[in-house]
Amino acid sequence: MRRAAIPLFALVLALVPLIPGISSFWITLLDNIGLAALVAMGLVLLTGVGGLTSFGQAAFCGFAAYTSAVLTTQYGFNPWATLPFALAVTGLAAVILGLVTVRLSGHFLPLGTICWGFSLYYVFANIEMLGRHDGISGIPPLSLFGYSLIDPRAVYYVIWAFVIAAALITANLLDSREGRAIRALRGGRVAAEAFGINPAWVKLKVFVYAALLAGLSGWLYAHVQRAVNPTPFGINPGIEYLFMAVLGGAGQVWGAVIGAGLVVMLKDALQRIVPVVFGTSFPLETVVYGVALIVILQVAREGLWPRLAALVPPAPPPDVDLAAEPLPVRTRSAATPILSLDRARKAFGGLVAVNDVSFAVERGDIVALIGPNGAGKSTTFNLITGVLGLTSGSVTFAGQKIAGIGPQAIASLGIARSFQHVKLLPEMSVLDNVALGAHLRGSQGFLAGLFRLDRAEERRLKAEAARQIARVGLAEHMHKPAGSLALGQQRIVEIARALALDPELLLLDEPAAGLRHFEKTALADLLRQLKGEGVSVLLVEHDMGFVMNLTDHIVVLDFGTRIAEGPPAIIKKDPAVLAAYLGAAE
Ligand SMILES: Nc1ncnc2c1ncn2[C@@H]1O[C@H](COP(=O)(O)OP(=O)(O)OP(=O)(O)O)[C@@H](O)[C@H]1O
Repeated sequence: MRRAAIPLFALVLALVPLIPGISSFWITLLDNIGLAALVAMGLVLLTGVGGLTSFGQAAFCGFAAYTSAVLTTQYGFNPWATLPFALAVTGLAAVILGLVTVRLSGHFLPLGTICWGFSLYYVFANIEMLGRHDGISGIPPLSLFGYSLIDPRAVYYVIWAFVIAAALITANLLDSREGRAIRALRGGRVAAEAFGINPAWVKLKVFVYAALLAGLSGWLYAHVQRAVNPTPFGINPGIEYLFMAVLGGAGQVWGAVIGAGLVVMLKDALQRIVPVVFGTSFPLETVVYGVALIVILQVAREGLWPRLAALVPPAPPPDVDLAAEPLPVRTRSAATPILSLDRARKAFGGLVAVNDVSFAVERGDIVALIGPNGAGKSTTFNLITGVLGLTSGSVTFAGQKIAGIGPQAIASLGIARSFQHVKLLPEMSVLDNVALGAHLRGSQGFLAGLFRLDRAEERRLKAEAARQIARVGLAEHMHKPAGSLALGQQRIVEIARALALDPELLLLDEPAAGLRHFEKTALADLLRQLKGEGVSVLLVEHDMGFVMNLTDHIVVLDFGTRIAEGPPAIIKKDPAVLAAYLGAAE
């Protein structure tokens, strides 16, 4: 939803309870939708954007709800005063569970959330202080200026004020440096780390944020229902919340509201209508409910929000303020060679992929690493960038040994790379993808993103991204989703992203693959220009014409071993190279 439409949405919501004749039934339903939307919104960020599936969010509602229930009924706290405690307990639980869970990958992550989703239900149900299965009743309602919010119509305004506030700050977050880092989680660890993002840390933050939204919902729930028991905090509601996020459109903040509305209303309608129509005591509504959800998912795989959003004209592309103050640039190291490998070795079990390889890249040179398929070129890149650890030997960059310091630290020293298999976020705009490259040149974090205190820096990051996109000749595609570009162009976007890091050394893995002749010429011109600016380039490339015309120095690998190195004119004639590589190609 566009920002301008939010006040209108809020106004409509504010007027709903004033509709003549609207019954408390509908207001209660809307209250329940608002409560569920808060939890689903956390899942939009966690699952839809970050790709971390959680079935256990309902448990976080439980932490907050029980905290407030205990503090109000047993210690006489005012309900509002319990909110910080409820969120603190939820946040602490999320940090502990997050530290364990977000390390899991693939199927293990959702399985992990199911495990604690189940166990926490039984924990809540067996603690004496929490009233075991019966729970805690007699929880006081919220009150405002001495006016009790016991009526669903009164608490309705509080619930939806929280929903709108949560949607606004969540949308802010998505449109920030930290938001791009969260999106980058979907692109895999290697690409995120190559630009200085710490995936484990980002995952933990988004996990805690999603839990806090669930906690907010749980706290409100306790004071709306004025009784808590373990049932709403178990695994079944957890699955339902995930459904809401997915049905609404898992990557869309407002999709959470649509998804929550749909699921809550569908469930309620079926519970009332199916037994009357079919006159059976068998809970047929559960079956119909399941079938309805499957049908919706079949019809709208991306969720409902994108379908609704498509009905209105697309928002104009965001402005890029090219006059924004440029980001600080790196002080270039005087060290030469800028990079050297000394007997670098990588063995995968019995296979030696890189066999005691030594070579150097002089400052400001364009060096090519060539060799037949499987020669060990990409593995060498991965050793330099810290994606893989060395079996033995060393890598020195700008006079500093970099083996073992990790990909993020290596990126921060000024090594940027592109990938043999493009690793862009296809649904994110070219501009945002490239801005990710400048991640380390910004510093605004999660809170600044939530509350929009990062605008000045964001303008600078976006301006830098736009400049690099223009530099590689893709300015007209800046606002398109990266995945909509031809594969060759996507490789060029990766180069722009690498340039946004302000690198000293650029590692390009097959940059010319998929490019047309004039695009290759433009790329070669760009690389020469970078060389002129003192940027060193190491590239892997199979296009020999491109390599021979562009590079200062060539290193040839075969079966992991360096078989030759020297200037192009010499390499062209080297008998070992001709036999191993060029000969093989012929
Ligand atoms: N993670 C891994 N585990 C085991 N073997 C690997 C791994 N990565 C690469 N290899 C093997 O190491 C050797 C070198 O692979 P590498 O991808 O570095 O070659 P390359 O020169 O980049 O080839 P290409 O031009 O085909 O990309 C190959 O035999 C490959 O199968």
